[in-house]
Amino acid sequence: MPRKAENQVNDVCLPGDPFPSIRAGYKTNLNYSLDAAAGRYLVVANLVNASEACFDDAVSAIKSHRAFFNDTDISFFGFLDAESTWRQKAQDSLPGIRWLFFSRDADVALHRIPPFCWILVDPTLRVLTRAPLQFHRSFLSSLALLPPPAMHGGSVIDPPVLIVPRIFEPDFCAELIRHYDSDGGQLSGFMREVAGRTVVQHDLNYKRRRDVIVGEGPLRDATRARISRRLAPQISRAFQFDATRIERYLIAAYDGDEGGWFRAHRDNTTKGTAHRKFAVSINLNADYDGGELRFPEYGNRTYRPPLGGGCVFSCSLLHEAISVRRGRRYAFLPFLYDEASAAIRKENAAFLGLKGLGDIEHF
Ligand SMILES: O=C(O)CCC(=O)C(=O)O
Ligand SMILES: [Fe+2]
Repeated sequence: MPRKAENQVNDVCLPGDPFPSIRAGYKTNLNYSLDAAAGRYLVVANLVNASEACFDDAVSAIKSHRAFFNDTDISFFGFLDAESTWRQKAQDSLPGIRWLFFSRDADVALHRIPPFCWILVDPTLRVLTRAPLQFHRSFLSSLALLPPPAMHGGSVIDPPVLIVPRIFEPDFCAELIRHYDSDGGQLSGFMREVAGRTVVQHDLNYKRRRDVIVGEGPLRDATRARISRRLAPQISRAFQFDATRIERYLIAAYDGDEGGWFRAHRDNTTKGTAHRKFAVSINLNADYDGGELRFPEYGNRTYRPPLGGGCVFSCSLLHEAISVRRGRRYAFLPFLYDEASAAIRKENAAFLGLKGLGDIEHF
């Protein structure tokens, strides 16, 4: 029988809908965001409030289709009650099978995820199909028919990124590299939300890079002038966004000797970074191998802007800098935002576990 139209409107997990953005406890990260798992198909089962028998059935169904869950094509995420007495039975099996735990005061989005069914989510985190748990055989065996993740739309879908050549002249790139080399660079971290505050964390498995911040003075002014004159108008044309502010005058180096990389992440997921709109990667040299940018929600295509050129993308896209295999990749990596996001930044400054607002300036 067809579902009533009003039910369909209230049901937010229908095929085509975005899968709700949720956070839950994971063993390595108490504030794990499922959004970070984009880039492959996800099979999700919300078993919060399920009986132990229902959980056992789901686990044995998953086990009998174990080979599908390899973290490259498909991952399974089961949601459970953090308080359930049998939670120790829910064991991860990597690659591919993970359990997330929700406490009673759980993430408000959890109620938007229909319970006791299998939900298949595409690599861009939109619902593809769903089926009641008891239909495990037909649901799980149909995973064999899925095209490779990059082809989920029937053809390759390129990410909405903009490559802008000739922002920095070759001589200016060389000057920035000299500035970097005279300093040497500090191992850099990444932002995480811990107990309501945005703090810097370090994990070499996640990020291997050394950075130099260009302090106030003529060199910083010269980077800002070029971005404002040459890059901002291109962003305005492509995205109708007027970037008026810049955060981070940062020169980064990824070293091939240590396989420098920055694993898949989004740049605006904490309160302290929510104001960021566009990320920019301006390559300062070309004598290295590897080190391309990749956008896992949009397949395997990689991007390498030319020397002095930039790759511009929305801070909410999942992206990674893949490992440098030879040489050293130098890049200038600012974030751009506008006046409306400057107000958000001011409001959120209280949540920053940093010393202050940092190196922020108007164009
Ligand atoms: O290496 C790059 O081009 C990207 C760096 C990046 O994603 C970041 O610093 O947030
Ligand atoms: Fe980033």
